[in-house]
Amino acid sequence: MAGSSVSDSGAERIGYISRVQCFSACHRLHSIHLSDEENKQVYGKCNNPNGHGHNYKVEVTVRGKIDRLTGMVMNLTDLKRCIEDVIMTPLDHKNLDKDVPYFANVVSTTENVAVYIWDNMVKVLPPNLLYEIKIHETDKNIVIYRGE
Ligand SMILES: Nc1nc2c(c(=O)[nH]1)N=C([C@H](O)[C@H](O)COP(=O)(O)OP(=O)(O)OP(=O)(O)O)CN2
Ligand SMILES: [Zn+2]
Repeated sequence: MAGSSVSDSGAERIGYISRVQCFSACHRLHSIHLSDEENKQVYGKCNNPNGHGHNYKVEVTVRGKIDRLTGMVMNLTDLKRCIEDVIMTPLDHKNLDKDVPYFANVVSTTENVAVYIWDNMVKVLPPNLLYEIKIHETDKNIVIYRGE
């Protein structure tokens, strides 16, 4: 029908939107729950006391209704502010193990970095919007966490 469009059908549309953010940090993989020997065995070169650094790339994805009036799941400018507060301020150019209290007794694997970001992102986003945290620790190592 002339003048109508798919979006007039009345069906609710669900969209996924993502924003990418890079940050740099150093860390050492070392668990306080393991002996020094076990740490060396489990984490190998990543247990070196001198630590090492990464340029992490984080993809934050939210899922929700595409608002009919605004055309948005949420304003990406608001998501950008949340990312600044949750990722950049606490993590960028930091030693994860020494500068971020959360990692004092939680080993700073990328899985746990993803959980840290998830747990803090849900506090600042509207309810039930956060869908996924994906972290590229290196070009080859990628971790996904969906709050499960
Ligand atoms: N399950 C996990 N395994 C490992 C993690 C992790 O966070 N979760 N992290 C590391 C290290 O931090 C390490 O820096 C990654 O090492 P590596 O795989 O050697 O890094 P590259 O992708 O750069 O490897 P190359 O194949 O040498 O290019 C280890 N494991
Ligand atoms: Zn590492």
